Amino acid sequence: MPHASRDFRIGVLAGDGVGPEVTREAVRVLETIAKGFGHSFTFTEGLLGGCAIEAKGTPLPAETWELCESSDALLVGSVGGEQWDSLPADMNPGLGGLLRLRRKLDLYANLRPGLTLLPGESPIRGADVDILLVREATAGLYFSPERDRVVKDGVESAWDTMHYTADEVRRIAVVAFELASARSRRLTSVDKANVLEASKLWRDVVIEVARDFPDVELEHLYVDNCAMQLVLRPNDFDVIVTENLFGDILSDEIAGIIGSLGLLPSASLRSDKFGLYEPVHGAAPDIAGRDLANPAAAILSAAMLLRHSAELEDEAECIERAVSAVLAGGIRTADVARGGPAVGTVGFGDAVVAELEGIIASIALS
Ligand SMILES: NC(=O)c1ccc[n+]([C@@H]2O[C@H](COP(=O)([O-])OP(=O)(O)OC[C@H]3O[C@@H](n4cnc5c(N)ncnc54)[C@H](O)[C@@H]3O)[C@@H](O)[C@H]2O)c1
Ligand SMILES: CC(C)[C@H](C(=O)O)[C@@H](O)C(=O)O
Ligand SMILES: [Mg+2]
Repeated sequence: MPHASRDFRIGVLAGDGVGPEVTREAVRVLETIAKGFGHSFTFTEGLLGGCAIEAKGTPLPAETWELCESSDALLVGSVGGEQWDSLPADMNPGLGGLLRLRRKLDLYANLRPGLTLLPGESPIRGADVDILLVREATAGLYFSPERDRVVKDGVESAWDTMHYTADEVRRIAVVAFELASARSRRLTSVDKANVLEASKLWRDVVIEVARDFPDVELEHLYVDNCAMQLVLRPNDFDVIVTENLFGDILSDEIAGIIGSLGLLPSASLRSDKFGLYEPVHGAAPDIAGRDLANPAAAILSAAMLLRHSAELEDEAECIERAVSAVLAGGIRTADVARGGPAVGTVGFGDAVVAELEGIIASIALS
């Protein structure tokens, strides 16, 4: 192999529900890469979310934090479940676990690439997309400096506030412009600047950053309109940059456009090489523990880990080719089987590993 071998420490936080099932397949795929290319990947498991609450009484135990700090990258499954979702913030798998981790690690740039992997099969006729959603992930409505729920004079009320500093908007805008500049040079900034002060600031800062990227064509859309335009003209979008909650919602919409949440990976990055990689989907309690979950999003997140944190672009592309080939060959989990025969989570992982071994063998021969 013409590649330099890499030693790489990967923290694995499989989490709850389908998290452990899909993460297991992603780890197998990374092991196949390590063996095939002569790299040494060390996998160390930690607890995050509901499983951590059960075992340690907190969704983000100190040991998990130490593991994060001593890893080169993190592979995460999914967190949450009905039994924990209404617990208060610091005991909540989402807020006190995953979101706290993203924030503590300053992983502000959440990349969610929605690529058509099943041509001609989108629920939206003619949709053939390569959309990169850039979600701001450490501020905005999710991390309100003011949030509360009170009963005063017999009236119950609750509030969250969307808060951004100009610097928080600027750094995510720069990431989005750089990515757009390297792709088709089209960027859509999504806000609600006709109503929200935080969105007015967002738009002003994006316009200011645009001056440094004259090669990028910038459009602004209000989030409600964007949600509709994505359905009407999905193929027109390239890079989208948006606020935390808007990005959460629009990324699930993009998953719908490409056919399943089980196909959408993500990377959460900051300015160094460290990153957290996870499928966009959640714990999917409706299918958990039944070998039904599609592990493609988790496997593609592992490819993103190799690309962004390990700087192993060729290896990342091998995984992406393997997943595409398996899907194109008609080996599908139930969510994308379109009524045809379906394999399980493990069966899909087996097929990707076999395809990947074939790809690696063909590279070795060439
Ligand atoms: N990143 C995360 O960890 C994350 C993301 C979203 C939701 N959640 C949590 O997950 C739990 C369930 O939330 P939800 O039902 O709103 O969202 P969800 O993403 O878990 O599931 C939504 C729908 O998509 C399907 N789905 C999800 N992943 C799939 C996969 N890999 N293969 C096939 N189908 C898949 C599910 O079966 C379900 O019908 C909640 O506790 C929520 O807080 C966690
Ligand atoms: C689990 C939840 C807190 C999380 C989010 O809202 O960020 C998820 O929906 C996601 O899209 O990663
Ligand atoms: Mg989400």
